[in-house]
Amino acid sequence: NWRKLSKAPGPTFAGCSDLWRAYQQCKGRLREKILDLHAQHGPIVRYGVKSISISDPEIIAIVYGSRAGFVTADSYKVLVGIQNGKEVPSLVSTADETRHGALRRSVANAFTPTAVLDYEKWIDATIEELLITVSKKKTFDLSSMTLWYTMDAAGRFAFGEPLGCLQVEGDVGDSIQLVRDRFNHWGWWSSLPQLEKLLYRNPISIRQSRTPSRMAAKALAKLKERTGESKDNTGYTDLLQRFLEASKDHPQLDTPGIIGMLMSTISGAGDTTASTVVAVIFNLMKNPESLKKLEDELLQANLPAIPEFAQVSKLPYLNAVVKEGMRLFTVSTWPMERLVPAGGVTIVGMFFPEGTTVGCLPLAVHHNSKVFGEDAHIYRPERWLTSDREQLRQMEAAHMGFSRGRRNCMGQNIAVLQMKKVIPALLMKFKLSLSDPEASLEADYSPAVAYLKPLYVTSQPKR
Ligand code: HEM
Repeated sequence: NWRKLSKAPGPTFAGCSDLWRAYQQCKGRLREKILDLHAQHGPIVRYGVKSISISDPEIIAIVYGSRAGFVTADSYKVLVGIQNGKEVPSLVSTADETRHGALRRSVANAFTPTAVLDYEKWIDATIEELLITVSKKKTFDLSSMTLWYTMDAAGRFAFGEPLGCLQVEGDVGDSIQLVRDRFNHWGWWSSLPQLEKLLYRNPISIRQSRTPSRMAAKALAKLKERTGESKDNTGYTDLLQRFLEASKDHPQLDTPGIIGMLMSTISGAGDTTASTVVAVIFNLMKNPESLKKLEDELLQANLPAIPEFAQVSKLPYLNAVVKEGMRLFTVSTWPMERLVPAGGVTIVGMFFPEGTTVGCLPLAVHHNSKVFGEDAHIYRPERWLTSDREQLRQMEAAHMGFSRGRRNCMGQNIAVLQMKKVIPALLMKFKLSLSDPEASLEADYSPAVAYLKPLYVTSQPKR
């Protein structure tokens, strides 16, 4: 492997042993190292024995596009859950493309742009609670507050009940912690899946009993309420209801299937949406002229305190600040890895044999100056408004915030709906400013999904 891939530049030790990437990931530095390697060596770099990161957008159509064959790499295996002594791959962790496709199709109707409008009332109820909670504060940690909001919203649109995080201003029943435990495990062991298997999936460990999380227990109770004898399953507009309807045609959506899918959804919705919302607001606080433009746009739109999605979905400047925020802050902490299929593949002029792990780190693609311009590294939402048609097309195609292709973010319509409602709601009601004007947006990049560190803001009511 070392010789076959030695034409791809990278640290010598990274080409000899995956301990290098494991060490960097555990320290939360792999993402930064890969960005530095791209800045030094160009679009192809090596960060592991078989692992290649490509920052040229050409990779997107080849590896993540509809062409079959590029299955998820071994780093996803460490996410496979264990239930009753058996490995049970989830939507994200299954490498079996047929199973993945069937699972996605079974619930796809619940995530369409039209379907997600049904969940808007759940988002509204949670935004209302968020605004009340924030109005009691002068200074608060925006990172935690937003995470409590996204977790409560997820509980509501998943099974019609908040987890209760905003109410207690903290984690409830370790729901957040348990999700994070899984993302930590995924991040820390992603580079050494064989060792992870030996330690956690041996005949003794695999039999250890695992109690279901409080969140899973709550979801199960809701499911039983709606399918049990006193069957009360009318009038619900949440994912659980959609999944129950879909289960009539899709046998894989049995009780564990539905609960598994709900847990995948809630896990995927919390830290991702929270850190993106905070990143967008952080950039606005750091760039007052940009904040002013957005405030003017919101004022002109004459919106209620909690705007309807239909009123904000097409606001051009809001759209631009969300896109730009997501371009400069991405949740993935290492490349989204895929295995090169039989016959190998040539990307950006270099041939990679079967079995090589190729992938792109979204942030590295987002810094590509050929696509985003010479100022790709700076915050400039206007690039989404003033670029010519062709450049805009290229920028849209290279935006990897929600990934691309068959395994792109299934909840992106929900995420966009939430972001375009909660960001205006907060900015219209409060004047938010950084408690420390010099503060930067810091995160722990060692888990699979970046977790923001506390970001203290001062808030003053506006209306
Ligand atoms: C701004 C917020 C969000 C961002 C940036 C984001 C980002 C991503 C990314 C990059 C992936 C691909 C991961 C990979 O291939 O390794 C993904 C997958 C996924 N996301 Fe999101 N996500 C967000 C919000 C949500 C929400 C709100 C939900 C649920 C309602 C959700 C559910 C999922 C699911 C289920 C997958 C797995 C899809 C599959 O493997 O087929 N995400 N997300």
